[in-house]
Amino acid sequence: MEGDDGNTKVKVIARVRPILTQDGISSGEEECLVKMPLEEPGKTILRIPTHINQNPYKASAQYKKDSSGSGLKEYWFDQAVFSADVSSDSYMENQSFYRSIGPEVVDDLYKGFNMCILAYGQTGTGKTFTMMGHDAEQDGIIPMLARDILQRRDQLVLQRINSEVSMTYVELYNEQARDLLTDQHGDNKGRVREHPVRGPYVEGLREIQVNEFEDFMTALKEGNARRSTAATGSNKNSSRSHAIVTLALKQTRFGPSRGKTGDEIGYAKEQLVSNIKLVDLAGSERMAKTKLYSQQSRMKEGTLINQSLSVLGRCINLLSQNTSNKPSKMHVIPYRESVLTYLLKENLAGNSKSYMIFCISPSDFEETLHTLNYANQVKSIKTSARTNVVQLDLASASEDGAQKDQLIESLRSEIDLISSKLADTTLSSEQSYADTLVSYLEAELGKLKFENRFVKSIIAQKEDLILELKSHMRYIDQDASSSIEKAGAMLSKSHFMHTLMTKTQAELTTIDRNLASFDPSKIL
Ligand SMILES: Nc1ncnc2c1ncn2[C@@H]1O[C@H](COP(=O)(O)OP(=O)(O)OP(=O)(O)O)[C@@H](O)[C@H]1O
Repeated sequence: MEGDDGNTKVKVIARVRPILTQDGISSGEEECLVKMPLEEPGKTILRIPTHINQNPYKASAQYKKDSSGSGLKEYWFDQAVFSADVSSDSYMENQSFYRSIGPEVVDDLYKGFNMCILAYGQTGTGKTFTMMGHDAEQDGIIPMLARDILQRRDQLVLQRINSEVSMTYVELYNEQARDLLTDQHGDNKGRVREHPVRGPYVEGLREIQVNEFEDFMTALKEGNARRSTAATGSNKNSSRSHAIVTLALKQTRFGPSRGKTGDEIGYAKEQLVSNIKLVDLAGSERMAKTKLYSQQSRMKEGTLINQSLSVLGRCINLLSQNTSNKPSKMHVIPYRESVLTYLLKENLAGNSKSYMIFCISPSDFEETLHTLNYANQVKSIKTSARTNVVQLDLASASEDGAQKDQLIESLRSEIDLISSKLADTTLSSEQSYADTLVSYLEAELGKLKFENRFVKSIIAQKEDLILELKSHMRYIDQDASSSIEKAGAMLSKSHFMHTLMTKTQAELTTIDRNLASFDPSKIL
């Protein structure tokens, strides 16, 4: 069953990095061409350098916002991330940037939406820095997101939701898909196929189950080490391929059991399947800039990177014009002209909530202008994200415990029967029936494993509660003894007061008596 249908605009984010030595200019605010005022979220201002603005040939309509010749071009995006100057109030490092989008992305993924975060930009503008992070200095969006996804998985156990996370990692290099999670590349691997429901995918990729965050980081680092990189004129560690990390999430919601304690798992009610694609594109290249003329193979790479990015550009251009609801007025989108666009087809216009981060340079006017104009086009692209929920009928049909056991028993004997038959025959219908039964039993096994985790979580929760109660008791104990001490002190104080008052009373009585017997005439 599908739910929550609706059109969603692609979220467009611009991010500017600091001036670096390879930019060949001294750092300083006057050199940074990009401003993102803190008080106007989403606004990005690009200053047109004086030598271009005052040149009548170059200062064409393309560069100027209007005829006022203000020398500034203004853009509005969903978010503008200023990372050019650490001393600025609007400065954002990776972590604060992640916090501004990450929780919403994790929420949507767990609601069952397919998601995509894609980093685009000229070479050396910070796409890998943003997506993967930089050494131990700053984590990137991908590790931070994976950590949060796994944390949410653990929190949902007590709500009887079993979440399984798996990962694939592929690079598109010279228009070929290559598995980054394995060194072996067989003949049938790397081909792109189209699944009727899930859309295009790369065939034969190694998919690993992610149980712990450390598993994920190990796989990511191994994949990154296999990724094609090279030193170019603009970036000494330039990514020469497009990299796509996909995290697939399968959530199974279990009903409550009819057991006595209520701490058992009932049957699986529904399943939600979603995934998130995290894309670190290769840089948009300009041969002169990357200084690769002398390297034949690098030039070929550059041409193919350009080719896939230019198909991406064409798709985005046509999608941004497809605002009409009439199919006759819709442009045909050339997704299949490149592996990149074919794989991202759903994320560009179909069943996905997508974020595009446009990384820009603070000093390269022409390239930054090009990227910002491109980002501006993406603002009008809409996708039609929907959640995919599957009701599990077989499970709900057998709520009763005895019925359940009977069913499993009869399925087991059927499997035995079919397995023995399969030894003699290759009838495909029986084979597929057996497959169904095997997947059912696999689901049962999955359920048992989850039951184990659920009970462990309940125990852990109760242990936490016991610890909390114990520490509360200790506090009450301490509080009580200090109150007793105080009361004791009060008592001895009141005893003293009482003695004092009795004494005073006695003295007053004596004074009274003396006064009564006092005869002033006797003094005179
Ligand atoms: N926000 C930032 N803060 C500090 N340094 C940054 C930032 N963004 C990028 N850098 C630095 O800029 C350089 C280029 O960054 P990165 O490799 O991420 O660029 P890229 O866009 O992925 O390049 P390519 O397309 O060539 O792979 C690196 O040295 C990186 O550390």
